[in-house]
Amino acid sequence: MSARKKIGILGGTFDPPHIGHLKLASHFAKLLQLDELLFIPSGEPWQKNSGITPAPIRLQLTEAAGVDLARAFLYLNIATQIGIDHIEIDRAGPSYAIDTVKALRERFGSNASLTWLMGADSLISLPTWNSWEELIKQVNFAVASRPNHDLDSKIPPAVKALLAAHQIQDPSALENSAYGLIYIDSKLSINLSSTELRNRLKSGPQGSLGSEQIPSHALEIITNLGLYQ
Ligand SMILES: Nc1ncnc2c1ncn2[C@@H]1O[C@H](COP(=O)(O)OP(=O)(O)OP(=O)(O)O)[C@@H](O)[C@H]1O
Ligand SMILES: O=C(O)c1ccc[n+]([C@@H]2O[C@H](COP(=O)([O-])O)[C@@H](O)[C@H]2O)c1
Repeated sequence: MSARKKIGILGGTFDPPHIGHLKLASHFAKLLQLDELLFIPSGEPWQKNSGITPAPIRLQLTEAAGVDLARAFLYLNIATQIGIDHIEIDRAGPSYAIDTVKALRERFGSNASLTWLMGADSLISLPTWNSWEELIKQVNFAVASRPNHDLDSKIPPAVKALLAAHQIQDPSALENSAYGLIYIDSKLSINLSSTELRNRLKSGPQGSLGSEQIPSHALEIITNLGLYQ
């Protein structure tokens, strides 16, 4: 067993959290044998349009989704601990990942393997993030394929250069590295997004969505509060 603690970080707007997020989380929890997986709802997702659901409600939805994921982990025999972290909600101002990863590095220490989990769309837009080139000095990245975000055709030159220096093919390398490695995984193809689900909740009857799209505890809150109507 490796002595290095393995922490996965899944940052997102989670407006709302959906099954794509949970499948991404389970896939990497299992593949990377994570000790802990932190969901970090963005406090002020500065790149999203206005009209985002207030952060305390997105936090509540993410906590509910965490309950569903914990149940799935129990069933699937995945030993990863799940945490929902409000670090970005507690911090004033735009939510920059660089501030978050620096704080997590302080919390977990220099030896911990910290891996930021993301979908292909996030890797494609990485050069738009604040101080993006500093991130790889704090964390690894594990990137999952996503429909309509083809890396071969959409990856910008700056990310290509980053991959040339940091990409590895064997995911087990991440557990021996505190930061600095990028693993791209092409096994997932989950055609779900928060945008599409918000649109469906707005235009159609809520009954048309089920636990195949939105984790059931989160869906219950959406229904009870009448969100996205
Ligand atoms: N279906 C999916 N497949 C792979 N990764 C995903 C999927 N959905 C979300 N992710 C990843 O999860 C992280 C958080 O995503 P986010 O909360 O923005 O959800 P989203 O569905 O992309 O939302 P929106 O439609 O509002 O942009 C991002 O890194 C994103 O790439
Ligand atoms: O650091 C940044 O400037 C930055 C810019 C865009 C997105 N992010 C982070 O990336 C994660 C996914 O973002 P999003 O917008 O796809 O929900 C979430 O944790 C955001 O805080 C971070």
